[in-house]
Amino acid sequence: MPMGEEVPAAEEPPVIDLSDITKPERRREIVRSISEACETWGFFQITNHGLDEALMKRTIEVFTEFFQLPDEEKLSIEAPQVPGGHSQGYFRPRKDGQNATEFLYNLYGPEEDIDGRPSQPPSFQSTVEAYVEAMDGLSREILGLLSEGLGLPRTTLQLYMGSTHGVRTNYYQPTQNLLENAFTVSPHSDPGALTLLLTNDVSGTQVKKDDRWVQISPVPCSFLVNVGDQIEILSNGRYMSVLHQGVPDEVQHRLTIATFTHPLPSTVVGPVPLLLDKSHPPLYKTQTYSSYFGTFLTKGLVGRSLIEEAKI
Ligand SMILES: O=C(O)CCC(=O)C(=O)O
Ligand SMILES: [Fe+2]
Repeated sequence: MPMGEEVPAAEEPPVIDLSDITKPERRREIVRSISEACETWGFFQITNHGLDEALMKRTIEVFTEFFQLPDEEKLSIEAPQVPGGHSQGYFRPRKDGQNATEFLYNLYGPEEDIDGRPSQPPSFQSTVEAYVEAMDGLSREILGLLSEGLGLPRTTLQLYMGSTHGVRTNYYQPTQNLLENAFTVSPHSDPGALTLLLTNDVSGTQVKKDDRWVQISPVPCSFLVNVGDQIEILSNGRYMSVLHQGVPDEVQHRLTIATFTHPLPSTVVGPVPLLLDKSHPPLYKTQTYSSYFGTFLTKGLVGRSLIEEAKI
């Protein structure tokens, strides 16, 4: 390209190939691409990530089978009503605009019990447990790449995280008359640290970029990764937790499985001290994750309101 000519802006977040990541030169390239994606989009897709593809397919299948069960079966694990609505179990679609899809939300980890988890189909529990265990490893790998991108030791961001993951699975019925705000997961940033989204390859995740909604085209066998509020705070604003939303397709059902990595409730989160000096003062408050998340529980997924409040 001749010098001085403008490089056209990428239309969508980049797709980053993680193959050969153990080779130092490749790893540096991957770290650079991921770091740039986190600074400009807050989102990127990863391929050749090493997760077992058969396990990914089976996980999509067991969640799809669950959502296709009769209502009474799904409602047998309906999530109890608590302020903010973020208890565990099945959430029926709501007609009032916010989060109008049906979804499942559960915590998985060494210390979590099985209350509020589906018992149907029969292979659900063993499949999803194996999936989340594998995702724990992948999320650690990605946190290592993000740490290096910030110029920090590889384990820095991991040390802030717990080993429990939230898993939120959204099921969107197809619709041709998409009313404003209906049948969507409304615009929000993710309150945790890192989100890895597996989909059934039907597009509908939209990310806000320069005041426009950009719809992401899923690449088969990939994960869509996004930076959550806690990484924006830890990176002192270098990596962005970006507004996004989910919408249905006109013809096909959409299934999206979000695996969230977040700190333990008692972990104190603020900008990583190694990133701060006289010319880089902290831009975010330091507080426990439970104090941050408590506000989330009372307000729900409302835009970027929480992270804006955490700014100094
Ligand atoms: O379903 C989607 O495309 C996005 C879902 C999402 O952002 C979430 O569950 O946090
Ligand atoms: Fe989200």
